[in-house]
Amino acid sequence: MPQDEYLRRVKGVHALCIHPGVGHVDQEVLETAGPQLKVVGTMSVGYDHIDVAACKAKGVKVGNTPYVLSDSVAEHTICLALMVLRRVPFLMGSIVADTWKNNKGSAFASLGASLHGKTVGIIGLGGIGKAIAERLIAFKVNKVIYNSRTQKPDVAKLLGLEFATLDNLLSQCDLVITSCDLNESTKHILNREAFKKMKKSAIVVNISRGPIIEQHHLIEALQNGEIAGAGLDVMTPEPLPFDHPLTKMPNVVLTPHMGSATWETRMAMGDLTVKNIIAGLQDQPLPAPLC
Ligand SMILES: O=CC(=O)O
Repeated sequence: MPQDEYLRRVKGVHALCIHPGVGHVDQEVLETAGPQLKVVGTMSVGYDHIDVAACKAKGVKVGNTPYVLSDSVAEHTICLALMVLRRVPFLMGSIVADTWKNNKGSAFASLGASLHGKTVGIIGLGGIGKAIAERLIAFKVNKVIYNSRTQKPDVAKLLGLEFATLDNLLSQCDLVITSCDLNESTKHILNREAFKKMKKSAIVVNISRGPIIEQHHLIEALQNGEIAGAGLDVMTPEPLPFDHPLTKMPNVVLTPHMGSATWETRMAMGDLTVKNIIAGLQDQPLPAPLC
């Protein structure tokens, strides 16, 4: 929605129901809305499109949708990792392009890499990171290492995860998954220096927010063979132009920010958003408050 139309619609509302792709809240939006605004409900776990501190300062409650989406996002994370490791889009393309027959049944055609036995690093061990770790264990990975702002000894002990510094995680892992919030400390956490610390055979999967990765540096690292591949559900910008260099790389799998996009999960997110908004309008504590 163009900004002027958004501001026009926001004026005078008591509640705002938004989604990262549609709507944001900053000082301008708060001022345009007016002092009657009571609550913002975002149908997302991420809230980098909302100035929560500014909402708090104005007494506007904010709620999001954590936990109800963790399992779906974790499923999609594993899907992306497997698609990159097993080169699914590229090899599916060989059927569509009718080049499969050129392999002449070779046992060494269509090779990818296994997930089992791999060392996997998760950056950000919130609800989604934990759900990803649970699934990785079922895939018999060698070990799961995590890095996050604060250590999570309870989850780590329960699932047998190891904490590591970011450098340590990057240098050890075959698969690096980013599932952290986007904020000043995580923006571009995977940049040129980070890619240089990774194994040449490593792949990266990002299911949090595009700017977690410095995308120009990612393209450079892929082109220079500093890492082996990437699976991205989020990118910069969104929607990504169809002719962007990333769309032309055979070792990159792109999906259109669809981690939580199952019927069941989006319905649960919708319900929780409505509950947050109704509670805010009724001056009750929100079921999933950010402030
Ligand atoms: O990106 C989606 C979300 O934050 O829920």
